[in-house]
Amino acid sequence: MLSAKDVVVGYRRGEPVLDGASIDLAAGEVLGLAGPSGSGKSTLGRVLALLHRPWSGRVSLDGSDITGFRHRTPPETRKAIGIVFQHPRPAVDPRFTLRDIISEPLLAAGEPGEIGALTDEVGLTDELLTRRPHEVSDGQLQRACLARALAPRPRYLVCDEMTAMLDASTTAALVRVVDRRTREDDTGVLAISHDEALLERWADRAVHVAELV
Ligand SMILES: Nc1ncnc2c1ncn2[C@@H]1O[C@H](COP(=O)(O)OP(=O)(O)OP(=O)(O)O)[C@@H](O)[C@H]1O
Repeated sequence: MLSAKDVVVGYRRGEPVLDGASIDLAAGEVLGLAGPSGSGKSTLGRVLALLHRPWSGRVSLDGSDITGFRHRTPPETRKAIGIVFQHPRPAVDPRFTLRDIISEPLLAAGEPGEIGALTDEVGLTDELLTRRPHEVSDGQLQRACLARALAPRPRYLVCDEMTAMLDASTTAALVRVVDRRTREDDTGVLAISHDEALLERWADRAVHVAELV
């Protein structure tokens, strides 16, 4: 279980964005997180992925407190939680090829970098894998970002508006990849979206960010 408990978090001194939010993401479930723009969905996703440290409250993985780790997160904990963002370009190093971008977390973990099956699944050809981010479309880059997040076989995956900028068929294709991979590994998925129709199709259950406080 990946949990946030009584999380108070914001960006500047003053009003927090979330004032005491709690959420439990179980292994194997797709939990939708809905709510209007600016309500703190991405902030909570970043807290769960240990990219943003809460002012108070705790994040735990199977009951162990992992709140304080932040940049010093042990590699096995970092590997356990993946995240895909809405906008792929700021999330990648523009100097790397797509193949290097996808392999990077495996190399960082000292694991053999076999990504062939995964890149096939997300629909990237060998030729596309040799290109750099400025030579591919946003949709192709997002496919690479999804492959990068799935490559270390995370136990939990935060999909933060992963498909918001994609067309309907690419959205369906990427959701299918997430579903297939996460079913295999019993991965828990937090699907953040303001698209209620998408959450209706994709999520096992959905919560509204206002219900978490
Ligand atoms: N880096 C930042 N610095 C300062 N304030 C921020 C930062 N990121 C987000 N915020 C503020 O925190 C609040 C919550 O933002 P957040 O992105 O978590 O909401 P959201 O529900 O994911 O919105 P959206 O659906 O538009 O992505 C907003 O008021 C936003 O302006």
